[in-house]
Amino acid sequence: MRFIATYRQVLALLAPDRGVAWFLAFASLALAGLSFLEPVLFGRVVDLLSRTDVMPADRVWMEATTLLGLWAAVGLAGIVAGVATALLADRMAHRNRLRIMHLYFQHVLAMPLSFHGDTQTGRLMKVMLVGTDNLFSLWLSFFREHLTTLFAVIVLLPLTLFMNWRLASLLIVLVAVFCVVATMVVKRTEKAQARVEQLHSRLAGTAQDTLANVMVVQAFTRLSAEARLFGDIMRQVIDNQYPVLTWWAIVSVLTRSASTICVISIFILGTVLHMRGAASVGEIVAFMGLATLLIGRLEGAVAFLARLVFQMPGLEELFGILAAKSTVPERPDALDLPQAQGAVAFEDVGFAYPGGPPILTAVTFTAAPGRTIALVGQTGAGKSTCMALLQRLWDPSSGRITLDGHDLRDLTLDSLRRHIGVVFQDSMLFNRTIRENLLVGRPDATPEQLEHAARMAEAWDFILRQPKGLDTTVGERGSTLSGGQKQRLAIARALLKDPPVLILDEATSALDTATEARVQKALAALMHGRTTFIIAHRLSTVRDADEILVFESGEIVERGGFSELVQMDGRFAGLVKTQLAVQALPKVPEAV
Ligand SMILES: Nc1ncnc2c1ncn2[C@@H]1O[C@H](COP(=O)(O)OP(=O)(O)OP(=O)(O)O)[C@@H](O)[C@H]1O
Repeated sequence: MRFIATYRQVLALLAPDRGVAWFLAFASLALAGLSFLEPVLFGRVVDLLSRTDVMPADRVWMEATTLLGLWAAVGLAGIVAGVATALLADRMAHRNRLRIMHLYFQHVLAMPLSFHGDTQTGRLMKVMLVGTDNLFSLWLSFFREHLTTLFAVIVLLPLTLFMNWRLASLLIVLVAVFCVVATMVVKRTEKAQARVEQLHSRLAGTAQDTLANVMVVQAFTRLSAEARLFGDIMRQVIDNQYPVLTWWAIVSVLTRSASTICVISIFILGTVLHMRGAASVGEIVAFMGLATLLIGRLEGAVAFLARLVFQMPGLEELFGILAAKSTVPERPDALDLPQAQGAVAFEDVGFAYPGGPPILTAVTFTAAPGRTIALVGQTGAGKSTCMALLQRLWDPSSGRITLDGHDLRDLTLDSLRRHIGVVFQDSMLFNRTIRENLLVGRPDATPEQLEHAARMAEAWDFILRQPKGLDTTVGERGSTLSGGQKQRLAIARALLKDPPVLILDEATSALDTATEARVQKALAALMHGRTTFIIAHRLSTVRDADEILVFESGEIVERGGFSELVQMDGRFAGLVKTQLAVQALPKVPEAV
C-alpha cells in the first residue's frame, strides 16, 4: 500500500526532534503495557475471591489488597504518563508543523518561474495549509494512539498465549479478521480519495484564479459561468467522495459491533473451557477485559486508518512539491560574488522553453559596465527571454552568459540577483505600506537614504500627499496608486537596492506621455552609472542608448547606435518609419 511509504515520510520529518520522538515512543509502549496490566490484575482478583473456600480469609484479603493497590498504582501511572505524553507530543507536533510550513514556503518562493507557471497559486496555498495541518494531526495520533495500538497488537496480544492459549488464539483470530477487513477497505478507497484530493487542489486553484481576475469576471458578466465552473468541480468532488465515505461508515458500524461479538465469543468459549476445567473464571474475566480493550484500540486504529486514507493524498502532494527540483540548480561550490562591476556578456546563447521550439539562436553581445543597451524588435522576438536568462530564471540551452567574466551558473543565485535590479511594465507592489515596499530593495536603509531614493525617483512629493505618508498601505498590487506613481515607487525601490546591472522591461510603456516624461527623469537618475538593458517598443525611449540590438525571431539582425541604424535603412529604420507613420496618422474626426 502506497500510504505506508508516505507514512514513513511523515515520521521521518521528525528527525530534528529524534530524542523527544524516541522518548515519546517508549512512553507510549509503557502506556500500552500498563493498560494491559489492568484487566490481568482484575482477573487475578476475581480468581482470588473465588478461592476463599480453599484459602484462609486473611491471606485472601492480604493478597487481594496488594493486587488492588497494584491495580490503582498502574491506573495512576497510566494517567500521569498519558497526560505527560500528550503534552509533550503536542508541543513537538506544533514546533514541527511550523518548521515544515516555513520550509515549504521558502522552497516554493525559491522555485523558478517555470514551476510557478505550471502550478496554480491556489493549489500551492491549499497544499501548504492542509498538508501541514494533516502532518500535525498524524504526528499527534501516532504518539497518542497509533504506537500504543501497534504495540498492543504485535507484542502484548501474543503474550496472552501464555495466560490461556485457547482464549488467546480466539482473540488473535478476531483481531486478524478485523485487520484484514480494514486493509481491504483501505485498498478500495485509496484511489478514489487520491482523485478527491486532486479535485480539491483544482478547486483551490480555480477559486484563486477567478478571484484574482474578479474585474474580468464582472466586466465580461462571467458571474454565473464562473460559478458554474466552480460548481462542476465541486460536484465531481462529491461524486468521488461519496463511495469513500460510505465504505468507511460501514467499517465504523462493523467495528462497533465487533466489540460485542468479540466479548460474547470469548464468554462462550471461556464458559465451555471452564466447564472442562481448562480456564478459570478470573482468566475469562481478564480475557473479556483484554478483548474490550483491544477492540477499543482497534476501533481507534480504524478511525485513524480512515483519516490516513483521507489525508495521504494531500500529504503526497506536499512531499511532491517539497521534492520538486529547481531547473536552475545552484552548484555546491557556487561563488558568492561580493561586488560586481556590471560587465555582462552573452556568448553564442541559444535557448528553447522545455518542449518548445528554439526561441534564441546564437545571441552574442557584450555590455561594458555603465553602458546602456536597448533590445528592440517585434513582439515575440525573444527580448524578455534574453533578460530572463540574465536573471537566471532559466539556463541557456547552449552558449553562456557571464557577469564580470563569471558564468552565471558558477554564481550563487542570491549574489547574482543581488546585482540586478528590475523595473517591470507593471510595477508589482506588495499590499503593504509604501515604506515596506521601498525597503524591499534594501531592508537596512536609513530614513535619509529612503527619502533620498524617493526624491531621486520623483516620488517624494506624492508620498507626502498620501493620507499616512510613507505609512500608507498601497492596496492589492498597489491598486490605490496611479500607474505613474507605482512606477516611481518601483524606481525608488531599485535605487535603494543600488544594483550595478539594471533591466527596464517596458518600464514606461503603460504611461501617458506627460507621466512618461516625469518617470523618464526618475529613470535617468536610476540608470546613471549602471549597466542598463532597456526593452522598449516606443523607439523614442532608446534614442540615447549606447547600442541598440534589433531582434527578429530570436536572432540579433542589426546592432549599432540610433542614428547609425536609421542611416543603415534596414529593419530598425523600418520600425522607426512604421512608428512615425502611426504617430502621424490624421485624427479621427469627431462625430457631429
Ligand atoms: N514561459 C514560457 N514558456 C513557453 N514559451 C514562452 C514563455 N515565455 C515566452 N515564451 C515564448 O517565447 C517567445 C519569445 O517571447 P518573449 O517574451 O521573449 O518575446 P518579446 O520579444 O519579449 O515579446 P514582447 O515584446 O511582446 O514582450 C514567444 O513566442 C513566447 O510565446
